[in-house]
Amino acid sequence: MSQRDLLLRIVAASVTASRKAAEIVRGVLKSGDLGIVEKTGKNDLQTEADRAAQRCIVASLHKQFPKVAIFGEESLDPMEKIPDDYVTKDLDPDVMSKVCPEIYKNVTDDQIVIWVDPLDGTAEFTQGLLDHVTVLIGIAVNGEAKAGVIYQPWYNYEAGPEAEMGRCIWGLIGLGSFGFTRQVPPADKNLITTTRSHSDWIVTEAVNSCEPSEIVRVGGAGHKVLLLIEGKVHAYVFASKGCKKWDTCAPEAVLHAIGGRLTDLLGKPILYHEKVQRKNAGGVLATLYSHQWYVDKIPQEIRENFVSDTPSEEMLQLKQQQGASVAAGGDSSAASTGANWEGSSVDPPEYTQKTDEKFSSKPKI
Ligand SMILES: Nc1ncnc2c1ncn2[C@@H]1O[C@H](COP(=O)(O)O)[C@@H](O)[C@H]1OP(=O)(O)O
Ligand SMILES: [Mg+2]
Ligand SMILES: [Mg+2]
Ligand SMILES: [Mg+2]
Repeated sequence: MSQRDLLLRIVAASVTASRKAAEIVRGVLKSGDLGIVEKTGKNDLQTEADRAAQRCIVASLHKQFPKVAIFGEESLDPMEKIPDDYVTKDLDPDVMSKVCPEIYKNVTDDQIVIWVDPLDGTAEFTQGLLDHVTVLIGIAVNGEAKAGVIYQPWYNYEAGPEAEMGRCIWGLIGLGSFGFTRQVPPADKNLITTTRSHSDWIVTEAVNSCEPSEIVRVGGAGHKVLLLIEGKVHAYVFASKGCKKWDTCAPEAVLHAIGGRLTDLLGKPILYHEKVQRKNAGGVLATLYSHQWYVDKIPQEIRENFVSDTPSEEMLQLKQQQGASVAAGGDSSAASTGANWEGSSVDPPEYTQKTDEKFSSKPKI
């Protein structure tokens, strides 16, 4: 198979891996032992389902695409033995039946970064809100989210034994998104979705400033973008630095592939190259329509709390005056203290990925 299908093959492998990961997380729930661990605090949990799903996805993709950088949310022991039946190597036939858009024909391994959120909506998972949970695999090319898989393992779990459990939504910009029914949201309302478990006054103020007719508080970045693409809400507004690249890469690509946008709160692009800071320090704003209307609604006193991945013109000038080089992902505090932006573009130790070391073929940050 030619190199021109590389991106399509990664998407097809990701669809298969997400399906396997969904089986695994359903199995963990059935076992009754979630193995909950607090990471940075009680609002930041990890369960055996998160760990097992990441092992499955990262090992499956790494086996098939050993030169592609893969970053997973969870810090896992890279020396750990992965069970053989966790590794899938099949390419999803539906994805492979499509023709890869011409624009990707020259894409090479070193231009691709895969962002894996093995289980998005962990807080809701531990509380039994199962339809808030998704498995996310985002594929970035040259730092831009281009393709994504959103698998919802417990879709239909309340629809009775006849209903097929779980569904896979995937998308590739230039080709479209598949696996769901697109609907237009009600024209006479302004329904806004945001977090239910990571809220504070800025989060609430930002939503209120967008004049919602109703606020839909649910878990998961993946789940909220599903609400958008199915026309159940008009916007997803999250004025927080809590989301990371693995939360937004796949949802952004799926949304963008049908004409929507996911940016930071300032309307600036979120970047996904391997050295970018993991945190979405600019917050998250996603819409299918009227994106700029929502950007303009965010008041200045809220905007001031957020920093885009793309350095602003003023910051570039400041750095030039200081005679230092600028790396995307640097933050204003690093600039003002004269710290090295390259070094400050990674997260504090709790977010560094041991997994990166084993599965990234790239030079270490
Ligand atoms: N403060 C936070 N700490 C840790 N994870 C967060 C935080 N805020 C958001 N997230 C991640 O972003 C997702 C979307 O946020 P929310 O559900 O609050 O709307 C969460 O499900 C969680 O992903 P994950 O469950 O994969 O850790
Ligand atoms: Mg988490
Ligand atoms: Mg997440
Ligand atoms: Mg997660």
